[in-house]
Amino acid sequence: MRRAHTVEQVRAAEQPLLETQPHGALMARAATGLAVAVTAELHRRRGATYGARVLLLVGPGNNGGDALHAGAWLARRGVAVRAVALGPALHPEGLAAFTGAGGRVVALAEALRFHADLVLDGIVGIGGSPGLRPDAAAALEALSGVPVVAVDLPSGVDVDTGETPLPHVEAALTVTFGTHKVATLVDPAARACGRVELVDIGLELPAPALEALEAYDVARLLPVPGATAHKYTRGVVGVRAGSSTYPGAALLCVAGASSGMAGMVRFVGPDAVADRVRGHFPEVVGPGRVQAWAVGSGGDADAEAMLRDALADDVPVVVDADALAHLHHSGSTPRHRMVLTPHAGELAALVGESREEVEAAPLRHARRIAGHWQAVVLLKGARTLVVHPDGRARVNTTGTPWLATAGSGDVLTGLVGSLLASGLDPFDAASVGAWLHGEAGSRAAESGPVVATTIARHLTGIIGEVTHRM
Ligand SMILES: NC(=O)C1=CN([C@@H]2O[C@H](COP(=O)(O)OP(=O)(O)OC[C@H]3O[C@@H](n4cnc5c(N)ncnc54)[C@H](O)[C@@H]3O)[C@@H](O)[C@H]2O)[C@@H](O)CC1
Ligand SMILES: [K+]
Repeated sequence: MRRAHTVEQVRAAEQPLLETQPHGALMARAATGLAVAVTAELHRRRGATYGARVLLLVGPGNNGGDALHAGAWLARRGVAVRAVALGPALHPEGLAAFTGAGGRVVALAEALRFHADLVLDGIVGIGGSPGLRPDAAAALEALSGVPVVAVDLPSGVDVDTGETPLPHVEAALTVTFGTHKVATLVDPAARACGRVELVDIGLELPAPALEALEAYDVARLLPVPGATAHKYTRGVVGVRAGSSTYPGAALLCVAGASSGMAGMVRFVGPDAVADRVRGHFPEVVGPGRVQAWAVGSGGDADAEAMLRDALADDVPVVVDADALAHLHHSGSTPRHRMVLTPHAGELAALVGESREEVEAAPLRHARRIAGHWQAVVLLKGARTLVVHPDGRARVNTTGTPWLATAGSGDVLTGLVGSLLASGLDPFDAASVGAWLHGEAGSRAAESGPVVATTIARHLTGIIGEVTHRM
């Protein structure tokens, strides 16, 4: 599990270490980890460290201190290092170490003539607020085009929300300390981080503000059938999706539901659509009892009835696409244990905002809707979010931009339905589903552009690999 903590949590975790460990020990760990990551980055970009040129942008706080100590470390290993001061005074010990190792603090004009291979953003870290002060903005503007390594975080992002309401650093690599922050995992700030590397500085941390599942978490969560399993104990998932306008959505949702995680898949819909479904999936059966429903994908005018009928069963329901618009009159209650699976446009319609507004603050808006409906919300995007009404949140880090393809979401809806039927709770079903779907998309993309059918086709293989890890 990757875990992200808030600024307050990080500061609280640092406090006992600052009190008990030798002065500067924590910063030395952070700065050394940073310098090692910068060395690797220089190797990647130019094949060698010796003779490389690194420019530090140094703000007034400890984030600048990290940059200066890392600069000293690099200077001692043959890297030419310069620093531009952005603030009234720099971290005194960092500055002494830096100049002692041969580093020089220069004006911006001289820094531009230096032609740096890399810029280190040590402007602000967890002490920063959104936006950049004019001197920092001007320096970054003048240096545009030079790759940036962000120290702890790209300066200017909102650390605890992942929002980027104001100008900020765009990094190629972010070296973050102690734990992830919401901003290193959640868009739009995560996009500004580039690649993220975590340096362990020995913090003892409480329950995280946000988590990201990794393969071994998924392996642990996936229910593997026991020796005495039969198809009903493994759970039955029902699909109500597709319409005469969008019959393909029924096939794709059933394809996702046929992940193999449920013991049986039922399809309920018009005969013409049901015939096509059974033509493709002979193992799919008709109406009957289910342990979870997946409803709404391509449901068009039938979506309202699909949702109402599914909710009448008192089992968990995945509510997708056209069905989301009918939540208001559906009579849903928290007891229905719903998973809502909107994309940004659909969430925007639910909250009465523009799509851009949702994309600028996806976590905030997903939380709002999760609270309003007392349901788990899976907000689809490059970094899909899964938010529980009790405040827990996960972000998905698998996947590829190729997943942005028609019908991809229909497969996900069916897959989450099958995971619910197999016994996962809505929060786990949604986050495991998003992880598997992303991984299947990435696997499909290895052999070229992806269509929804090929995502579904890769699901069983991915599940097989993950469960064999245990
Ligand atoms: N506390 C510790 O011992 C450790 C801290 N570490 C580093 O220390 C950082 C936090 O240090 P600080 O608490 O000193 O805070 P920062 O260095 O993040 O920020 C310093 C100050 O900059 C000012 N500032 C805020 N927004 C600004 C903006 N947009 N432009 C310019 N200046 C702005 C504020 O006055 C703020 O207090 C972490 O992000 C990490 O890099 C690491 O060295 C690990 C150990
Ligand atoms: K920074």
